[in-house]
Amino acid sequence: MTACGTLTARLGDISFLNCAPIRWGLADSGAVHDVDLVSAAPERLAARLLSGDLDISPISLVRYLRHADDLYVLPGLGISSDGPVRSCHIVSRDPLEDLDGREVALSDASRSTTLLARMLLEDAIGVRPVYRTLRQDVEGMLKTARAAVVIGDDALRLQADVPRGLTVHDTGAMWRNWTGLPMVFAVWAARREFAQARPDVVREVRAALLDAVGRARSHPEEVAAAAAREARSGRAGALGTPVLLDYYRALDYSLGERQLAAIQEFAARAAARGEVPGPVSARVPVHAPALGG
Ligand SMILES: C=C(O[C@@H]1C=C(C(=O)O)C=C[C@H]1O)C(=O)O
Repeated sequence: MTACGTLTARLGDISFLNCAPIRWGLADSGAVHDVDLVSAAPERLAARLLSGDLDISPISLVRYLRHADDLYVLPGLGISSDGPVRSCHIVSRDPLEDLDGREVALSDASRSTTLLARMLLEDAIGVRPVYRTLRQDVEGMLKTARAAVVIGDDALRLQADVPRGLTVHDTGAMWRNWTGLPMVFAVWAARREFAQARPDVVREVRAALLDAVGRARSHPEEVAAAAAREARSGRAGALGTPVLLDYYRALDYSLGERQLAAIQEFAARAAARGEVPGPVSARVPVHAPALGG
């Protein structure tokens, strides 16, 4: 990044391992010193972005679709998987077909995966569970519920070491089997006001993020090793380099035609359920307009 030193932006950073490659890339280029990086769980970041407390941040797809009028999506950046994602799951004690009328706990940390899981259970599997939103804590959630929808490091750890009596259903894989499409869990967005007032900053930050993704892609071993160190120092438990290498092979930070088509499909299904406002076409970033100025 060239000029960001004088153009500081408050940039959100998902404090999960899913964004460790971005952190690694921003540190590798030095761009991390040009932004005010705020690390937090996705829902906290979304609240801060929408309240004007952050300028640019990753935001769950569902939150974006609900607030598209106030946001500008940074072209070419997202968090998706074309098949298994490894960190967004329905963790169940029972076969999913048996969850009709039973309690399914939804993590309060997620908006995209929880809605995706409800679509999958109701429309793909054909069951009508009773949902309860709870703080993300798998053990606690499964005290009363038969299944739990969880994301992030907790979910990644679960699939790396599945506890006895539980089955992990990867929602990225389920969505892909159902629709043939990748699942876009999150995008990067700027507040529209900010993007209009400071298109130069948004362009610089976008370039820095794309550069960070590219750097991380060229150094998979180093990124996975750095993330493994992060995992040991955080709540993520023992996630080693091989697991994380696999994880970052599954995660895709691009936002191309295929991902945009996937957003369109997810948004249409979400709108049909009344979960996001229509018309969907106005909310989906179908093209990648360059910011003026
Ligand atoms: C892949 C992930 O993507 C995400 C899933 C989100 C959601 O379900 O709402 C939100 C932001 C991302 O962190 C993950 O959290 O594991």
